[in-house]
Amino acid sequence: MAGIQSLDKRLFPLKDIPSIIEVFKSQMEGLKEPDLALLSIVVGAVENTMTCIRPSLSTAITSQKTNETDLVITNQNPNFFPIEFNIVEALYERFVAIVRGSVDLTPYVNNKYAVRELVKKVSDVIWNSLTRSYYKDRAHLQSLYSYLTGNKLDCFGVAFAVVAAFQVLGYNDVHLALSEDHAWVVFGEHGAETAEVTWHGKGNEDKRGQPIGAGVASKSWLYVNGCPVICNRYTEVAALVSSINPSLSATSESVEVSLLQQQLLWLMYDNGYILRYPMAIGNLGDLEEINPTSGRSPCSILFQEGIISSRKYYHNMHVYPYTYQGGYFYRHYMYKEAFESWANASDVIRQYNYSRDDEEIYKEFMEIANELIPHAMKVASSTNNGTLLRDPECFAHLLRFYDGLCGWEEGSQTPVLHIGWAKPLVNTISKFDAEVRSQVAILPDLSEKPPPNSNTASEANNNDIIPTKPARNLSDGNSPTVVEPPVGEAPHPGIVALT
Ligand SMILES: CC1(C)CN=C(N2CCN(c3ncnc4sc(CCF)cc34)CC2)S1
Repeated sequence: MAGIQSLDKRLFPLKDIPSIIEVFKSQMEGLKEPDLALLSIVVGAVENTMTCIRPSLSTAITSQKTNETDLVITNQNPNFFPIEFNIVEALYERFVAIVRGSVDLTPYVNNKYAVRELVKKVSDVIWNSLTRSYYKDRAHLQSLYSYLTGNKLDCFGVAFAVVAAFQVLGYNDVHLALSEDHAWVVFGEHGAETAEVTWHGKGNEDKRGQPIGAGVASKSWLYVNGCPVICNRYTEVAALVSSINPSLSATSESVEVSLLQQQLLWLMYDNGYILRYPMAIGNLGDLEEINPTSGRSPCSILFQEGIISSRKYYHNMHVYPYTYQGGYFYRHYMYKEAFESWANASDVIRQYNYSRDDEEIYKEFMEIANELIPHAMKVASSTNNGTLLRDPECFAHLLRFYDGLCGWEEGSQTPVLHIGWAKPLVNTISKFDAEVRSQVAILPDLSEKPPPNSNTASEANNNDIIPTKPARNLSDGNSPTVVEPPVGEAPHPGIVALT
C-alpha cells in the first residue's frame, strides 16, 4: 500500500520540524517500505517554500523595543509555512498518474525484475516531461516537488525520480547508485545490471540506457572504480535527506531548512541508514560544525566516521571523506592535520586515471593545491614562529599530496598538472629548509602488488608517499629516528619523516 494511504492526516498541516520527523518515522516503521515520492514531495515543499525569495518570518524577529530587525538564530524548533495535506496528496497523485499513465507494463507482466528497455522507458518519461531549457545547476531542483510544480530536475533529481517511479510501478529491484559526482540505477536479480538514467556535467551527450561498465573500465573517479553507494529504500531516503539544500542565496542559508536537514540526518544516522554513505555522514558533520547538537558526537568524529565508512565499504575509493575532514581542519587553523587529510585524499585519486568527466574533483584538488595550501603556508610562516615549516612530517604530507596528483596524471589520456600548479607547488616546497627536507626519506614500495591489468583497483606506483604516524620512537639516541607505524600496522613504503 502506498505510503500516502497510511499517512496520519492529523500531522498536517506540517509547520514545524517535529511534525516532519514524525512523517519520516511513520514511513520507517512497520514492514512497508518508505514511500520515496511522498517523502521527496514533503521535504521538497518545505525547502521550496522556505527558500524562495519571500523572507521567512522566524529568521528575523522584530524586537519590540528598538523596532529593529535582529537576525537571531531561531530555537531548535522553528516554524515553516504550513504544508497542507491536500497539496501533498494532489502532487503525489499527479506523480502516480504521470508514471502509471505513461508506462505500459503489459510486455513485462512475466518479468520478476525490471529489464533495460523498461528502465530506459521510465527514464524517457521523466526526461521528456522536463522543461525544455533551464539552468540545470540551480539549487532546489532535486525533489519531486520541483518536478511536479515546475517540471525541473537536476541530474541527481532525475535519477531519484526514476527510482521513485519504479517504486510506484511496484518494482523493488531498481535502486539508486551514487558516486561522488554522478547517479545511476542498478536493477535485475541481485542488482547485477546497471543503467545510466540521467546526464552528467555540461555539454556531454547523455548515455541514458547504457550500462556503466565503460565508465568503470576507464578508471575515472566519476565511477569510483566500481565502488558506488548502492542504495536500498532506506539509503534512498537518506539520499533525499542529504540532497536537501538550505541555500537562500550564494551567501546565506535558511536556518529552518538547515535544522530540518540536520535533525533528519540524525534520524537516518540513528537508524543506521548512513553507515555506508560517507557523503551523508560528511554532510551531517558540516551541519554539526556550524550548529553542534548537545549530546551528539562532535563533527570531527563524524568526519572520521565518513573516512572509516569509505575504507570499510568502498575500498578507500572515495575522495570526499578526506576533503570534508581537511576542510574542517583548515577552517580551524589545524594546518598539519589538514595537510595529512589532503595527502590521504591524494592517495585516493592516484588510483584513478584523469578523464574529462572528472572536472569536479579536479577543481577540488586545484583549490586545495593553489589556494588553501598556499594560504596555510603563508599563515604558518608567521605563527608559532614558523614551527610548521620546520616539521618534516608536514613536508612529507605535502610531498605525498603532490605525488598523488602526479600518480593521477600517470597513465591518463589528459594531463592534470600545468604551470598554474607548478608555481604554488615550488613556492610551498621551497619554504622548507634543506635541513628539514633532509629528514624525509622516500622508501621503495616492496609490498605485494596485484598482477598487472588485474581488474582490482590499479596498483599504486612504487614510491607511495605515506604520512608518518605518531608511533613508537626507535631512536638509539645517535641515528635519526625512523618513525615506525603503530604496532600491528604493516610498515608503510613511501616518504617517511625521520625525526
Ligand atoms: C567536501 C565537499 C567539497 C563538501 N561537500 C561535498 N558534497 C556535498 C554533497 N554531495 C552529496 N551528498 C550526498 N549524496 C550525494 S550523491 C552525489 C552525486 C550526485 F548524485 C553527491 C552527493 C556531494 C559532495 S564534498
